[in-house]
Amino acid sequence: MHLDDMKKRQEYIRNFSIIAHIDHGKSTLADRILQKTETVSDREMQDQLLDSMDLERERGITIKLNAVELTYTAKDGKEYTFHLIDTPGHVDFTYEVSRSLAACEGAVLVVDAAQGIEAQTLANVYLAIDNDLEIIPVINKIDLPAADPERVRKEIEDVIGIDASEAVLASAKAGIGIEDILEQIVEYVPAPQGDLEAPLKALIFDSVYDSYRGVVLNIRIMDGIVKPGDTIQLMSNGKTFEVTEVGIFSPKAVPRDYLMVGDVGYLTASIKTVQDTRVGDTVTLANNPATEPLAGYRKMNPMVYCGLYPIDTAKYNDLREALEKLQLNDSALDFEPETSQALGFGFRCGFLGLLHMDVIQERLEREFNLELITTAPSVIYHVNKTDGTQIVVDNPAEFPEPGVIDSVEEPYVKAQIMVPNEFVGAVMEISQRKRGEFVTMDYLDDYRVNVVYNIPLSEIVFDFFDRLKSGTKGYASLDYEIIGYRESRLVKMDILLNGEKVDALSFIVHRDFSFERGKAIVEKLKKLIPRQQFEVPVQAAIGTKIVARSDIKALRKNVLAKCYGGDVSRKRKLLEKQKEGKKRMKQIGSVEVPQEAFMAVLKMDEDEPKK
Ligand SMILES: Nc1nc2c(ncn2[C@@H]2O[C@H](COP(=O)(O)OP(=O)(O)OP(=O)(O)O)[C@@H](O)[C@H]2O)c(=O)[nH]1
Repeated sequence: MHLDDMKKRQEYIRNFSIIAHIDHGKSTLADRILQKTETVSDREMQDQLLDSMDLERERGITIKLNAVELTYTAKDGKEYTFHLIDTPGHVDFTYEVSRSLAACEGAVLVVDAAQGIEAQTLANVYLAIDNDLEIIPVINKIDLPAADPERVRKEIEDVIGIDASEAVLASAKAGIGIEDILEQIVEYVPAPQGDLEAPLKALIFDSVYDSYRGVVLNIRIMDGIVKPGDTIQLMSNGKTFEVTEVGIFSPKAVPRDYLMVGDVGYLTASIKTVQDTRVGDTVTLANNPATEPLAGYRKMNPMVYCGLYPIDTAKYNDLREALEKLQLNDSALDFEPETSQALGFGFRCGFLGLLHMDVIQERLEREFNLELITTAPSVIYHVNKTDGTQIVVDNPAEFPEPGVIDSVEEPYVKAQIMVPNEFVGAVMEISQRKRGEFVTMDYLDDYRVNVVYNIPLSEIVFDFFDRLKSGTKGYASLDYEIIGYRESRLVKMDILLNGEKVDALSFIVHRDFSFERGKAIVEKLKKLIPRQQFEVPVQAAIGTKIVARSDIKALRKNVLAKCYGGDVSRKRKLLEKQKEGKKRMKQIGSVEVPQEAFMAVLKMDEDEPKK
């Protein structure tokens, strides 16, 4: 293709993402767009095509971003090339949303016509505004009986402050309004600006490891052109590689002769080691390099830590390799080796939040066939010691003894909770109980309120969102950001089984709640840990002081005894159930402890006193 033709082509490229609160219909709309542009035939069409991971499909949430190229013939008769870049919607993945937005010029903002603006609608739209994207509002699910598009239109204008007079009224499910959305993308999303003749600059916005091709980079070309045979250089480390293939996703990988400014696609260059590439890095050409790298990404720091231990100790190296592979396209995942007296060799891993933690854990088990014991998540504490030094603790087991602690600081977040006004009381009660400090409350419109609290992150990590959802019939939406560290009266609670301290069960708790939590946890553990051949005392202690105790009685009879040898199928079921339970047991000293016990601290019953 001639340079002039390429420049012409650049004018017909549109790069955009779809942003939305969870469940407002982003994936469904993406599917409709693929269908409408005949990127996939109806026969190939499976629901939620862009969500490529099994796990994602099962959970119904979007986690990893994907990019797909579509061709759309607009009403002006011209053919446009669209790159649709998928974004995750959950609060834990804000970082990935901003990654994908950096590769676009526009964002389609989907808002549910019955629900209106929710916490992640706002969080995502602000990210898009930060990235200077053109925002195209779409009011989705107008087919629902509860839809109130005019109210939502007004809400978009009042709360976000953008013009919504032309917002498309759509139903992704029923296929209404799809063409109008595509036309608005053509009209309002600017063509990419870069310079075709400048030295290559491409942003790595994702990368995956493929056992045949090595590392596959997902890139957005900001300037210049790249083709097979070129020698590329990664600007962060200067390493060079020869390009073996470039192409686009449609949604399957389709090789191309070149990728040029404005294109979003993939590149392979026999990059063998995952550590060589970094998401956010800039790719240039070795013989004609760009002088300045692109802005890249802010590194996101993990907020929650937990221990991951293979049940089979021989799998330690497999676990390390798996974590390295996952880290390739998830730089927010952090890990380092740790040893626990109770659990042996494993890793201390850092995550952006609980969902991130769950997803990684499930991927390790499913994609890498590992069986793991996970310890309860912990935030990062700053401990000021009496000798004047400060230490950073992400593992309760390493929390110093009370005698050497001067003060402890813990991370606080500013939480925005949006709810219909009849639930404001419930939200306040839950927030207060979680040591929240009221900040403000604003009416979004006549029905809905944005309640703002400062709350310790550790309380959010516990079960804040679950409580919030159940206390508001599922109506509340939550978004939060870290606002800094504050001093709190925190203590470490140790758990002793059979008189021995189990380091993996220690946790940090506010002094005012410590007795109740101690009592609740020993009761919970008593229920979770199966009876052994001997009596096992379970104790909770602060320092050397025992604050609660409960005993697991010794096993008296064989489980099968009560079947009287009669009902065979019942007997088999019971045995299977026992076997199932066995899978996730860890022998600690002389006691067998199931996985659930390590999470017990998260699942304590509603029996804390009000502060
Ligand atoms: N009635 C109706 N339901 C819709 C419409 N669009 C999507 N849905 C339904 O809403 C639910 C959520 O849709 P998704 O497309 O998975 O939502 P999402 O925003 O991609 O959700 P995440 O992937 O979790 O971020 C699904 O059950 C859809 O079938 C619509 O226009 N009308």
